[in-house]
Amino acid sequence: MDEKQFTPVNTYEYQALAKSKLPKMIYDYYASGADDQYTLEDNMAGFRRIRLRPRVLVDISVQDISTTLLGISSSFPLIIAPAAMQKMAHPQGEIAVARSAAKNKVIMTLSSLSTYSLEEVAESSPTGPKWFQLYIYKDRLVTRKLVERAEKAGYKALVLTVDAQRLGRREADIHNKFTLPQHLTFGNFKNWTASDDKIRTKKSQGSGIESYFATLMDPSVTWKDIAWLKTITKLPIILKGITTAEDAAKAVESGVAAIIVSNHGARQLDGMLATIDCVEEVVGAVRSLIPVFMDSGVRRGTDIIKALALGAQAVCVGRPILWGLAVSGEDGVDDVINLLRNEFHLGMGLVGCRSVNEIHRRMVKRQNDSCLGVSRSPKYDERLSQPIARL
Ligand SMILES: Cc1cc2nc3c(=O)[nH]c(=O)nc-3n(C[C@H](O)[C@H](O)[C@H](O)COP(=O)(O)O)c2cc1C
Ligand SMILES: CCCCCCC(=O)C(=O)O
Repeated sequence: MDEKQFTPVNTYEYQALAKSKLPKMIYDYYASGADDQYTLEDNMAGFRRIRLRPRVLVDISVQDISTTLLGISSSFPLIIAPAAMQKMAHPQGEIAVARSAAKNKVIMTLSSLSTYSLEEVAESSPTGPKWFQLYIYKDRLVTRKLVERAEKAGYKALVLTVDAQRLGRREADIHNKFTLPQHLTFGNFKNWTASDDKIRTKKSQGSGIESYFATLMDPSVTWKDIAWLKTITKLPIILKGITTAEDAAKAVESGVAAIIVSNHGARQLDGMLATIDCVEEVVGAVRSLIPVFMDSGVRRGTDIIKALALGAQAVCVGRPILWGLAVSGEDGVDDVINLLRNEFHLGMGLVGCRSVNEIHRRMVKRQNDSCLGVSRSPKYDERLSQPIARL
């Protein structure tokens, strides 16, 4: 079948199509997880271990799937996760994603390692609410300046990533000697010493991002730095990468505005639990004091229902947005968001919920692998090869 006639109908098919379009080095950087990628597969398998318990004979002729997240209204409980270097997927990169997010009334989180500057992204879509993701640099002035610029440009919250003191070991990036393509730069660092050159200098030795990260980011960051960050900003701080009750309790104590339960899309510590398996523990420790969001492995609208049933207020989505971007820019991102929104809308109706508030714990049941008939999900790569074969 001609590629042009193939219209993806789910996020897995978007991934397959993106794989067929992107250069291998770039696809592998976006797709891969750390080490053996056990957690990468488990992030999705975790959702399949949880099954839905629908209630029937509920009038669902009128449904409202909208919600409010840290005071921002959202068309449904989905947030775009930060992902670095989006111009590698499409020339419009982060600007296409921001425009789509604004149009579709969902929050976009911009990575500090974006290929457009945070000001360019803010100006491209002034009506869309945005959060800004932050790493803490060894040079605190770099972090401070980014925070000041994000505030000035109108970003509504800072998402501090706390699961990347060092970058995870992604073996595909090492094999591919991953590097930012020559024609691209890091948009936020054009005039700074933290220049994009650093990602290119060690190219011959392996993954350029590993050395870039190790040179610039501070591995000594602790809870003290959250207190410091609070002194330099009035924006709400969201911690991304909390997966345990112990750290969730500390996060609440530290006065942050929200938590994202995340394992960074399995790109950091392989062998961790799937994030969906961490949500209830974290929600329990937070005791409704601050909102809990989650990411990693969300690929279906019903995954969003499962996350909400376990206590999350919304999910963040990473790779599926990149697949939409790679396939057809802003239109592709629109389509991925719409697919997830429509699946969520249908799923909510079929479990018997008229509004997001009606999704509750009794709507899901955790299954042991042994109860599922198939003990493992179909292999990740086998799923991906299906739509490719149909092209
Ligand atoms: C290509 C790529 C780049 C990413 N870049 C960042 C980043 O710059 N900052 C960050 O905090 N997380 C980053 N992440 C992690 C995502 O924000 C998110 O946690 C993860 O993608 C969620 O998992 P999912 O891709 O399965 O939805 C990145 C993820 C991917 C796939
Ligand atoms: C070149 C800088 C490293 C980008 C790291 C972004 C990230 O978090 C990822 O998972 O990749």
